[in-house]
Amino acid sequence: MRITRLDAIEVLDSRGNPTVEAWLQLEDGSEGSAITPAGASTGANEAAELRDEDPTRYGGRGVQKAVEQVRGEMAGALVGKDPGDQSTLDLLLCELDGTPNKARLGANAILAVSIAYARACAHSLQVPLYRHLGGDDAVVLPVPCLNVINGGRHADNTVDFQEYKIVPHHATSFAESIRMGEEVFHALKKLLQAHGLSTGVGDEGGFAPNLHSNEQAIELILEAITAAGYRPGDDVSLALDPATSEMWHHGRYRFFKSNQSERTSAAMIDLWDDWLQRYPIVLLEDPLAENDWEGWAQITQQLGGQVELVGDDIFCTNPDLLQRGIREGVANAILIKPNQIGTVTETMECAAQAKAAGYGCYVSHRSGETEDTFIADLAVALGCGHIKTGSGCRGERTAKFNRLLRIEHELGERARFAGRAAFVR
Ligand SMILES: O=C(O)[C@@H](CO)OP(=O)(O)O
Ligand SMILES: [Mg+2]
Repeated sequence: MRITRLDAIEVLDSRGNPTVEAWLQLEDGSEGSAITPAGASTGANEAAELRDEDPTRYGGRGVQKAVEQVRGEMAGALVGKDPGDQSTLDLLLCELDGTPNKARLGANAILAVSIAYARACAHSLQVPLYRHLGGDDAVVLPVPCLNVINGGRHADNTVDFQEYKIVPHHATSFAESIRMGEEVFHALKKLLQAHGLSTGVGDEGGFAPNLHSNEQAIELILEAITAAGYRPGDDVSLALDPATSEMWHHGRYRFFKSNQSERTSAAMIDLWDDWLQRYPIVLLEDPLAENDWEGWAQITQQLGGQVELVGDDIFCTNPDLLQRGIREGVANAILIKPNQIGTVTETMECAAQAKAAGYGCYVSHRSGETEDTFIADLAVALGCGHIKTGSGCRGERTAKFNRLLRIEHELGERARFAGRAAFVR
């Protein structure tokens, strides 16, 4: 099926920053479009976004150059061609770019085209996107990990750690799990109000109050779980992404937002060890920084048998970095963010490599999101069993939950909810 049209425009993400939307049409008239998200706490080794650097537009964050790359060079190379399949299209895009990190055409432009092609092909074949990508066995709905308290770089408050998430795993379906998660979210809102704390939300839709300690966030959430009628640890557990690369400062971890104190890598591991003993935490993402490979090997050895340790910044959805991690005994799971690597094929290959090595795969949104629901289909296609896509109160986050609700409904009797078993331990 030949590509007959490729176009792009500059649209907005949930932070009000510009991002790329691409459309693609095949010769049978099937169309697909996609919008690329953007991170704030980005890993140093992520594929490169192309931004305009024109200070008179969006403070230098415009994406008109990236849009031009789609309309110009990419359209020139692809329109009239039949790539045949997703991996050939993605390889063509990588070769056309010619850089190791997609800096010339821009990973933001390349990913939008890659996903738009996947959608157009799914339409052409008249199959849902998750089935087009994952085949007939793509029937497992992920446990949603709802980010209910935001800190770090995602909120202007006193909380050092970026994400405190609830994990409603003791459910029979995704729909039930989301209901449990939302009930806890609403209970938490009441609790914050009762304490006179702010219920304004951060970038990912979690509350962003000023708290007197990083532990207070956990204690409030545990209270909310109980208030909603659930048992912490049995029905609803906790997951954290402290995003500690943002705290890494001259080889130590600095608590920039609370009290300016510092910890060594070993002292950070002690902190997590202590929290694991005190709280029902099933997943720790980026407990240490992307440059702290030694610390990561140490924490994996020490705590990897009792909790899922997810590498986000340290791996950047990059197969080479993942291979190093596997060799050095770093982490037992990987975060999967398509825009960290830049094409659908490379994203899925990275997940396949992780699975083959016994690592868990945890599909993720970015803090700057849009109404695009690709990651919902991706999570089902990969059968990875858990997803993080914010809390349940902002449209760009609920769009993914709603897509998963529709997928579960569409699968009917064939749908399976992943539950607690999805988490590595
Ligand atoms: O650190 C993360 O995992 C993400 C998403 O939650 O944040 P950002 O998109 O800002 O990198
Ligand atoms: Mg992260």
